[in-house]
Amino acid sequence: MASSSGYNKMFPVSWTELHRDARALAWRLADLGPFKGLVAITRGGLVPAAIVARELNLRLIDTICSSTYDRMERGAKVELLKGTIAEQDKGKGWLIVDDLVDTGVTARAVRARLPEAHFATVYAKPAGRPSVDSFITEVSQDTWILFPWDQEAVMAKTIAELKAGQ
Ligand SMILES: O=P(O)(O)OC[C@H]1O[C@H](OP(=O)(O)OP(=O)(O)O)[C@H](O)[C@@H]1O
Ligand SMILES: Nc1nc2[nH]cnc2c(=O)[nH]1
Ligand SMILES: [Mg+2]
Repeated sequence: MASSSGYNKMFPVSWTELHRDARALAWRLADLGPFKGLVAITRGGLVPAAIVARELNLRLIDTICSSTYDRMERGAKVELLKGTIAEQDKGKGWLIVDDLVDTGVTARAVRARLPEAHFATVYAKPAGRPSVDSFITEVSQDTWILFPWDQEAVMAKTIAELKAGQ
């Protein structure tokens, strides 16, 4: 099934799976600190950032506010709407957390401001991998990661309906 957005597969993630994967990321980061604080990339980075901050006992938390996608459509450019106090020292000693890296454009824009920070995401796609320092799970480039906050319960189609193209 080809899609105009270029995403042909869905990778749904439940709250439980996200919690488990963000915790696994925190374990991976635990020996890479100590970190002065954490910068969450809004909005997707907010939930994983809360989990990682709890596990690493980080209390100094700031945001860098970005907007790249509108639903599944990538915008022409990354908009950085708000910077962070971590820019004062180029991010040295800071941990950046986002939910995922896809093409890497968001990560590269943030890294340009915080070149010395450690950049961590829960999920990564191949094109974005070189732009992050740590991640947990890789998914293919044509997969859309469907987060729990973007899901709602609906009645599933039967196999018969799917086969009939309904
Ligand atoms: O590697 P890229 O191709 O740049 O894509 C990754 C970024 O896209 C999404 O954010 P988005 O701009 O959709 O905003 P959101 O976090 O508010 O969902 C996601 O949360 C990452 O921040
Ligand atoms: N939720 C979500 N946001 C994205 N932004 C860029 N790629 C993705 C993705 O696979 N899932
Ligand atoms: Mg985001």
